[in-house]
Amino acid sequence: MPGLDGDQIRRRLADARLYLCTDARADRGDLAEFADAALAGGVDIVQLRDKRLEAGPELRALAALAEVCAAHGALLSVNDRADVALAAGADVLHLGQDDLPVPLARRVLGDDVVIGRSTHDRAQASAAAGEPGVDYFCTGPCWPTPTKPGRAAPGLDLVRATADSAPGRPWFAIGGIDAERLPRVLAAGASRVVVVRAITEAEDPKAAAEALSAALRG
Ligand SMILES: Cc1ncc(COP(=O)(O)OP(=O)(O)O)c(N)n1
Ligand SMILES: Cc1nc(C(=O)O)sc1CCOP(=O)(O)O
Ligand SMILES: [Mg+2]
Repeated sequence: MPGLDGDQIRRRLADARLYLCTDARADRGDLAEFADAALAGGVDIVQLRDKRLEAGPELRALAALAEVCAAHGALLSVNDRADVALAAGADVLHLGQDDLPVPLARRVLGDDVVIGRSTHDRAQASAAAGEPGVDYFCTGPCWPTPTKPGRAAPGLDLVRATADSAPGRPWFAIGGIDAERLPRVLAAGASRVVVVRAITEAEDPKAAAEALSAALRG
């Protein structure tokens, strides 16, 4: 089945509100079932973020995610590696400040994959808002988070500053966000969020995604 072209992916990105990063759940063996539940609850983008995986197992996990994402009309995201994103036929590649430079990733991927950037202060956010080849960016962490240990949290001040600067491309708040904290993130000016534990550690991932999605689309 042919994938989406760049215009189709960018249209879906513009509508996206809820972005989930998950590990491959190797200990539970339920990646496809888990992702299906999260997507049924309203997740728009799923990223495989599992630093323990070599490229082979990563591609197998991505193949499982690609099937459920396609069934729900959601986007599939790869973390860090342009070669893996290309091989997996992913829609999105996410790059942090210390990852592959965007022009090199574009050389590997062409224009039919969207590229996102992590930012952790105003200068990085403002650079990502104008950087050629970048389609969206994330600001965070909003709160210190065990999912990204050692990463200092700029907090909601960065969300407020980013919202005030009215960037002309989609951006997401990330880090420590759950349903209870989400109203504060929205009040600070974000309209899109990325979560990990709020869904991966939920007893009922579909209900957790539904609660976040309803607040985001409220
Ligand atoms: C959607 C999204 N936002 C931020 C990150 C973090 O990227 P990075 O800073 O490169 O850290 P790692 O995730 O690679 O540890 C992300 N992966 N996805
Ligand atoms: C992967 C990641 N990147 C961050 C950043 O600020 O760029 S914060 C983060 C972890 C977010 O996990 P949780 O929702 O479990 O707090
Ligand atoms: Mg990275």
